[in-house]
Amino acid sequence: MPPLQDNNVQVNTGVDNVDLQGTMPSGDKTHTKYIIEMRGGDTVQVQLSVDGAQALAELSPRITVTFHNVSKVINVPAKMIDPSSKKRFIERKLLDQVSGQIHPGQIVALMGPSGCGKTTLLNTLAGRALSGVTGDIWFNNQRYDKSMKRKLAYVLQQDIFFEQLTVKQQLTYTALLRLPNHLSKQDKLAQVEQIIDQLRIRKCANTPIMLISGGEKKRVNIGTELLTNPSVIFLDEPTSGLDSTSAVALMDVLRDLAIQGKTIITSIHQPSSQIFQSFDQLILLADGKTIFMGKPSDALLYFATMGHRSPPQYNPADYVMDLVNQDMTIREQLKDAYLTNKLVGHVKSVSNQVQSQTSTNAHQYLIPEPSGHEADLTNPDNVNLIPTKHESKWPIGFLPQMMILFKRAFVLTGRSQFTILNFVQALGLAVVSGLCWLRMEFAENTIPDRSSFMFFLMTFWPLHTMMHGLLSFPFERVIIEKERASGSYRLSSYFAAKSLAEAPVKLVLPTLFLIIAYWMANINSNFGIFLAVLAFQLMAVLVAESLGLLLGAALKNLQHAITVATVLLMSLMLVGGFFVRNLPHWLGVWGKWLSFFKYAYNACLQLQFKGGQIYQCVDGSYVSSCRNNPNGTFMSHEALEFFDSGISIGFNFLVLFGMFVVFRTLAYLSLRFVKNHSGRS
Ligand SMILES: Nc1ncnc2c1ncn2[C@@H]1O[C@H](COP(=O)(O)OP(=O)(O)OP(=O)(O)O)[C@@H](O)[C@H]1O
Repeated sequence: MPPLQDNNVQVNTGVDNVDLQGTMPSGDKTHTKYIIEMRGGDTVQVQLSVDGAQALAELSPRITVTFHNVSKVINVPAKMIDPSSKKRFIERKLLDQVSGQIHPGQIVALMGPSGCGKTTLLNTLAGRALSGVTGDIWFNNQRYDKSMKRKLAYVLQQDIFFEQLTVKQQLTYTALLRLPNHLSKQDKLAQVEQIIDQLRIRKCANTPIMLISGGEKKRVNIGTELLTNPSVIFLDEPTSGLDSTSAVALMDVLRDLAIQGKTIITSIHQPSSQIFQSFDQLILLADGKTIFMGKPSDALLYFATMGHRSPPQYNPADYVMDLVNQDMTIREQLKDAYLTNKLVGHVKSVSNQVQSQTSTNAHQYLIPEPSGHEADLTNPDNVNLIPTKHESKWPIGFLPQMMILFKRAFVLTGRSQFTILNFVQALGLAVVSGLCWLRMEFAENTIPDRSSFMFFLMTFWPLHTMMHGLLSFPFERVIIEKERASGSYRLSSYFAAKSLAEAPVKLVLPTLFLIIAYWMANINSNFGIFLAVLAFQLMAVLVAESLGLLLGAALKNLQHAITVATVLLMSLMLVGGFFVRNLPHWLGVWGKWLSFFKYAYNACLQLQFKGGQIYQCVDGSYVSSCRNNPNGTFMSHEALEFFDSGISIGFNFLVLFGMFVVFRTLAYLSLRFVKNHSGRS
């Protein structure tokens, strides 16, 4: 990069048509305010360090995408197609020999009827869901490699975010996670500001995503992917659900990006004529095959050569879509015509002597397809798109990833769980419980009530937390999968961060509950015992949460997860011996080992009757030494003879801790290996 002068310097950013005009603020030699002028006349102000601007520019080499004879075949369960079929699977061709070439600075539209394979082609070109794919795909002169992920952005059709975050928070967390280590934090934040301006979302920057409009959400979705300054941008129906003004505004944003040298490929459903004409290239698909590839303005002329003339004053995009939505015969005719015309065009371009035998010159409206060896080997911008071995697969290390994800999880959990409603629930229930067990005397007849207090304590909060845990992954998973598909972070950092960030939030309310209910009920006046009961309660909460996370991660269907959780919990309570004292031996023997409620309850019972408290005898129903002396007293630990609490307090804790570790590990493994959806193309 040439040295910056005070004004109007041209900086080589590797990006066309963008002049970086710098003014160096006095006293600061490391940061420079740039006014970036776009071709359309818009200006964007950012404050990036000189090194930061260079590092960002280096992230984005110009890339030509070439694909040749790309096909995709999947095996579909035969019953899905023909219920009477005897076969297990039937082959289905989703893409059939599709070819094309897209250059930097171009916006290419993929159009066609619903189910024609637009998303499949986008996914395939973007290196996603590659099983069953044949053919060649090049990025400049290189074939797809996972490590190119960071240069390719994929904007999904659905706007998937943590909607409680504000627009700026969403972009900031993404920038901190996805921009590489050698950019300073200030530069990452400057990049966020730049994207906010570039996508014209400044006025909603501090609004939670759940409150912004559909068009703004779409721009945030695009902005999230643009933060890393990718070279190629794939968009799946970005205008769907937008009104025509928002759609045009969005296309303006895409045009700005194309002007910067990005290669843009977007599927689109029913564009207005203005948007339709603005594409540089149109690829029309039907049943996975190309039926037209050329300039949008040539599409009507091309179809007219086959006798399909658009009525005057008709939106060309509508006409084209009507045509490809016609019956099978017309679609087959269009597919065959494309095959013939592309051959004619190819032959003509190779040798002018060969004359077409077809009666039309339709081929002149088609863009010639690249031949198999036509990767962009001559592109002067060719740089190695695959990082060298010593470059990490991840933009930042495990610990920084974990810290950022920790902050995000903390903010999110805080917002969803530290609500007034949850506090009212905890405090209200604590007072009601305290009133029910109010100031129990230290007397023999309170032994069953003291036991039921512990039972309530060790079941209510664990059950409550388990249900929260159960819902956690089914909702977050789709966001995590999206973020991980773009190579944002390791699953292990996410999991560790989530576990650490959510624990304090999960533990505050049960602690508050216990502080109130325990002392109102007069359980045991020893403060050490109170702390030990609290530790067991919190341990039980963590074990239950882990079990909830495990079920939520292992079972793809939330309904199934809830059903399994209910059956499991009730069974664990029953076999734990809480309701039936004389369980059949064969059931009780293993049952008491499985029930995590049992361990926490057992330990707390022992704790409650510890400390040498003197109890008053009543009628000897529970304590044998009172039988002959109803007016006497007994030591609190004698109450335990009524219960089957054989295991020591320490051992109970160890088992609970072991269960916590096992359930958490299994939850992580399930999240890693059980996929949310069955690999839709
Ligand atoms: N994993 C899969 N199993 C079965 N069928 C699939 C799978 N993935 C894709 N398909 C089928 O492949 C065809 C192409 O799907 P694709 O999503 O690419 O279409 P599309 O053109 O993007 O459609 P739309 O415009 O409705 O989004 C559809 O008929 C779809 O049902």
